[in-house]
Amino acid sequence: MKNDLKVVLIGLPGSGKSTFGRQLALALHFPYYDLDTLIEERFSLKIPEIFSRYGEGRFREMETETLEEVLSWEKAYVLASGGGCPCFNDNMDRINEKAISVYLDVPLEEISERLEASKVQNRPMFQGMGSGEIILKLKSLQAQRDSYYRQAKIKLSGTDFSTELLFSELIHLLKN
Ligand SMILES: Nc1ncnc2c1ncn2[C@@H]1O[C@H](COP(=O)(O)OP(=O)(O)O)[C@@H](O)[C@H]1O
Ligand SMILES: O=C(O)C1=C[C@@H](OP(=O)(O)O)[C@@H](O)[C@H](O)C1
Ligand SMILES: [Mg+2]
Repeated sequence: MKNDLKVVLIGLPGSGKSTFGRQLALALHFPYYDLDTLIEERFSLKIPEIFSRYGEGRFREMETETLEEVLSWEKAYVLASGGGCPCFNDNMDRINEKAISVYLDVPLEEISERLEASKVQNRPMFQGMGSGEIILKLKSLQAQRDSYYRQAKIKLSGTDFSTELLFSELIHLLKN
């Protein structure tokens, strides 16, 4: 395996990028990074604070700046990106130039249940929403973002993803 192989997970908020990213990194013996955590460290601010103080526009600038830096690292890793990351500032092109992008395509009903059960206050996109509003918001995000997510080099569909299945997809992709 290349010693600077980068795997970048993309998909809607709640699709499991951070959760599966950690599992995948463990299985591959690669370091794991979460783009949102790297943004929080770089700017010493929590994601909800960035949105409330400076707005989404500034957040997207910070996100692209942080993504560019991570992609410049000459090492292998697994990166869980944020749900909106590939859809702004040509980020999908940046990701595909340097990394293997993997789209986690999860049914919206499943994502909605997960978001309801987890702390939505950490997710500015869903602040103060009930289940009906969450599913509507997810549908609208999916419609806006699908054309970016579809550019991923690998797509995994379903609710639970196995590292073994991704390995075989990765090997197939690297051979061809
Ligand atoms: N395969 C799964 N099955 C059930 N719940 C999951 C699964 N993957 C993630 N979750 C839960 O869904 C929520 C969102 O997962 P997370 O990894 O934070 O998604 P993302 O980083 O894509 O926003 C978390 O509460 C997490 O525990
Ligand atoms: O979908 C989005 O626009 C966002 C998703 C979040 O990451 P997760 O996808 O990990 O929740 C985070 O980057 C920010 O709140 C914006
Ligand atoms: Mg996440």
